[in-house]
Amino acid sequence: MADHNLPTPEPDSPALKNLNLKRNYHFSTQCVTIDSPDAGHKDQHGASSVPIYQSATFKGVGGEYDYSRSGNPTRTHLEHHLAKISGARHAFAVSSGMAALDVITRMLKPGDEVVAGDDLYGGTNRLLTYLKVHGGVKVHHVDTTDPTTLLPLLGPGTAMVLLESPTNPLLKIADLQKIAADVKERAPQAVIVVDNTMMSPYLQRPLEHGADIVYDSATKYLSGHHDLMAGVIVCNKDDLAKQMAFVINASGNALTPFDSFLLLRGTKTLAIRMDRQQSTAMSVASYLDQLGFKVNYPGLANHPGREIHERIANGPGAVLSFTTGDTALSERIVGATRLWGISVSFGAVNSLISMPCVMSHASIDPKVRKERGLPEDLIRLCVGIEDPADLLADLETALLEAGAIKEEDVTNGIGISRILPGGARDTVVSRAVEKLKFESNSDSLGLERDQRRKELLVSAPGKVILFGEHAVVHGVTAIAAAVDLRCYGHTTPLPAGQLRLTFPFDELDHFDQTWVIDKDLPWDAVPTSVPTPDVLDAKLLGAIQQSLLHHDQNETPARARAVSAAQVFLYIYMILASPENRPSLHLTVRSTLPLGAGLGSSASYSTCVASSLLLKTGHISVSTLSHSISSEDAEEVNRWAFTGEKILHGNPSGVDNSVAVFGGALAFTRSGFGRQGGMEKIQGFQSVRFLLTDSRVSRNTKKLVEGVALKKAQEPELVDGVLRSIQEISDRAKASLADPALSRAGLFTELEHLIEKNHDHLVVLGVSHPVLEDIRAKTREPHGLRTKLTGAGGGGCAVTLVPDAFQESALQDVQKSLIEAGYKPYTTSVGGTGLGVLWPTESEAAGPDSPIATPPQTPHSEQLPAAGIDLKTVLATGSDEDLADRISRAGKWIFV
Ligand SMILES: N[C@@H](CCSC[C@H](N)C(=O)O)C(=O)O
Repeated sequence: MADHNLPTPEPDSPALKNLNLKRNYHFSTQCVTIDSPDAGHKDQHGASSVPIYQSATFKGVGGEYDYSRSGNPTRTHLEHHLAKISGARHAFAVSSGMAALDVITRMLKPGDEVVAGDDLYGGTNRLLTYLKVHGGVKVHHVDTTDPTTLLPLLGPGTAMVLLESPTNPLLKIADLQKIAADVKERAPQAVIVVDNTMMSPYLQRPLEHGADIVYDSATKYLSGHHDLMAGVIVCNKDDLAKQMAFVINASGNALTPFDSFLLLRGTKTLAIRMDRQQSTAMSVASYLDQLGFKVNYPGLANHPGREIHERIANGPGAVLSFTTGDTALSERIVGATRLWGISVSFGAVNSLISMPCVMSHASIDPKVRKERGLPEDLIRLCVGIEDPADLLADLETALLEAGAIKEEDVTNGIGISRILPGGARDTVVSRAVEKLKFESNSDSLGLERDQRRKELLVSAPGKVILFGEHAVVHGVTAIAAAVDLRCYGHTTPLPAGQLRLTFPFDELDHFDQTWVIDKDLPWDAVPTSVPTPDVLDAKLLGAIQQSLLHHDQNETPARARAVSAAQVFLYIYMILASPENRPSLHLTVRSTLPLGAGLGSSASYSTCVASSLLLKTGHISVSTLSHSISSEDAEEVNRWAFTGEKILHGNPSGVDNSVAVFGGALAFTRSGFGRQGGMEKIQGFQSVRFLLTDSRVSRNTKKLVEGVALKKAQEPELVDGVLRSIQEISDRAKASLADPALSRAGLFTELEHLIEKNHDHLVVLGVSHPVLEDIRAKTREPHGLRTKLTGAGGGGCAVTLVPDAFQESALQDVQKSLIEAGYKPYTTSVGGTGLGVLWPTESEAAGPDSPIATPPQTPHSEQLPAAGIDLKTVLATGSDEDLADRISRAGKWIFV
């Protein structure tokens, strides 16, 4: 050892005298409690954060501080704090982790022998190689996972044993206790040094296991934010401390005041950061492990050093590494991540991904890397504090994009499988986000949860047509918007071979029927070439009607409606199912929309049926990763919802199902009338209030539509003129709503005028009804509101424009008079979300933090699954008024 007994100031870090007292607090408490090194000293202004003494020099002679290289009050606070949380007598803060090792290795002299690991940080390897080449130091690299490999090298010449555990980057574990005992027995003069950067003093304190000196790159966990470089050295032995203090002062690598301040601040959150990072690292490691990757992480049950690690450390940490079997594939994975930053280093709050062989360990000769078993395809993950689901999702997306894994049957909650070299696939595991939830629950709940995973809840809105109803059937543009009344479809698995449909409410006669799939359904009628949604197969529809539903003309209207709705369900099921894939399921449907009132209840129902069955038969899927339903899948739902509409209404335009699927507000034009069909989103409706009034007079949409068609055939000139005028109304409404130059008052005047005009045309088409005229009159006088029928007319609903300036009290008066007349008014917002899927639907245990109260009103709103919500019971019970609210608590909604 070199002689450091040269003139020098006292060590910057005074020995921590009352160590035992300090250690009475738990670690996280110690982290935030920064005491003065001098127990009696108080900051002159009572600063609660240690001030930055940004001063190179200090006045006077013989005082505690003279020059910041030798000592600085901010650094002294830091070093005192570091000693405390490390359970050490001395601590030193220097300019980097490598500076710390440099200080330590300056104790070596030519001829000394160092025993170090064969898997170790590249920078450490570089410094040791330098000392070997230029300092005459002999360095031995051994496999430190096996303490016996050190034994032959321990002797009188051994000056230092340098260990990492876990090692960087292969996360190998060295039995620090055992090795320290061996060194003390065989080479008592040797200094046992441990690089504790991976663990930080929170998870591991090697001084307690016999180490003489422990150092950390404080750039990592101790500071936690990658905003400074620092190294920390701790030890208990006064003589070692003295030597290191000399080197630090003599070479001038002590930490600056500002970085000392930052590091002191970072240490306050060490425990809480590490807890979060470690917990997510465990999920990430398990996820990769289950996919079949070779994962290095001491938290995994299959890690060979796990038992030793658990004995010497308090947790596995937040760094892991894995191999893919293919360097190019690893490069693609690293390059495909978005949330994981490609960077060296670890320990910061943000997650990083790297390939050690070309980054942190690039300084090790490739030949040496190979000899020491450092795989070129190794990926190192350093987990941060981001939301675990986002991190997993990002990693999964990268694995998918890179071609490391493959999507499997997402619909049944299965997920993904690893693609093995040669294209073979490994075990299929659940997708990342679902998996994360699974891991956070106990095994005893596994079965029940597995059942819940197969649940599905979908929801679609009704609509209000503002302009263009009936005319839309004949190619005129209709302006329609989603309302905030919705239909809900809840699917649960059934024992094999059964199919069940339930409408648990009066308006559909509490319909509840179960079919034995292979026996009761008329499979013979399913055409061999599967019909597209655009073409109704009359034979199949007839077979369903005749053989199963026993449609009785004398049935109540509620029963008849239910039977028609059941036809939609069976028709779509039988076409989408295949002989190999006939899912056993139970669909329960509940609607808060008044049925047969022109508010699109049948389209929202058809949308729920179509989306449930398309999902359950695997024709479409929902991405929990991108939290989206693809536009192609939404179009597919729309096509099958239109099929449902056709079964229920004969010749629908398609506007209702389009709004039910896409939500918002649309200008919809049917194709095939010499005009280009299509949908155009319109902005603006959300800010306009409407009053919807259900006349409670039910009517038959199909008959009303047929009636207009008949009138058109009989009086073509009259009807064509009306249709042309309605087209102008829709065009003007669309333009006005999108016109930023139009004043708000101007917009209302225009809409009021168009409402009047459109209603008059509907009267000419013969689809109004005395009750609708009565509602118009009641809203017009004395309130001056403008109302038109909406939907098919002949009863059903009226829609009233409520200008901004209209007083709330006056609106209540209007509603009161309508209720007194036997009508049912609803104030509504329009233009909200379209088809929504609650996915995945597994319920989780109740937690005080469950953000369960926000209803799914905004597109892409996200809520965590809520506690123990029995969706079946929610759908079957309770009032319409609070159904939406109760259902909104059931989980995370993904909207089109
Ligand atoms: N270019 C640097 C690389 C630093 S790696 C930092 C860290 N210890 C890690 O393991 O990522 C160098 O050559 O030192």
